[in-house]
Amino acid sequence: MPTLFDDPLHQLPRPPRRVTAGVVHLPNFLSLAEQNALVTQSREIVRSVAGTPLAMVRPKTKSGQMSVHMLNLGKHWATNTYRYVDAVDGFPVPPLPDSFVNLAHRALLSAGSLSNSLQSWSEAYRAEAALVNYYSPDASMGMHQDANEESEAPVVSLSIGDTGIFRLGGTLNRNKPWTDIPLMSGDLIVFGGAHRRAFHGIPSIEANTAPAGCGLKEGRINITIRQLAL
Ligand SMILES: O=C(O)CCC(=O)C(=O)O
Ligand SMILES: [Fe+2]
Repeated sequence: MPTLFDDPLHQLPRPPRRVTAGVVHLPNFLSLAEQNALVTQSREIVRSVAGTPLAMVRPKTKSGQMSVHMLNLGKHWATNTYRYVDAVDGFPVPPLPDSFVNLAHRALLSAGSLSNSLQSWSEAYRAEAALVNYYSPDASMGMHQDANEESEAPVVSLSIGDTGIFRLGGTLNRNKPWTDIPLMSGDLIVFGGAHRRAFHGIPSIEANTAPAGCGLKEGRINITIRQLAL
């Protein structure tokens, strides 16, 4: 039963919606069973690459060590050479699971019905790489652009576990104005079109909001699926 202390933000109806040009938010896109299966599958891959240069770690960047753990699938983004690579020190990057590829197509079919600029991608999209991000409840990701891909194809982004606040800014700089969208467990966001290179980040995670049965007790997993080449 709801209590006085429940946050009203989380009780508003959450219809599928076009947020702005090229950006679509589809709440509850994944069933709990699908979320659980994705977490299980990701965990298996994490185990298979543990102790190798492809292990899920908090990457070090020019501005310091990230608080988010990252696992690269399909291709690995090499932070030293700024290139997508197929292998690191002879260790091949784990392939993109078919389930991820299928989900990306399903995501674009749904998103395309709400956004003209996403519609053309439902046929043409090639899922080539995925990034699995793990946020502990105190982790965050600063405002950035996803600019490492040549392709203008949209980014398909799935959330599991604790709610994360997705902050969407403009395309010119990381400053306001921005829109904050709570991404709950099972939500899908697709960003492409005029906002493919928009600045975005995750300023915070809401601890203890992961639903029972999603596969994660605490923290948040975000899976972004991308097309790299033109
Ligand atoms: O965690 C998220 O929802 C966003 C992740 C992200 O922006 C990225 O991996 O580039
Ligand atoms: Fe990003």
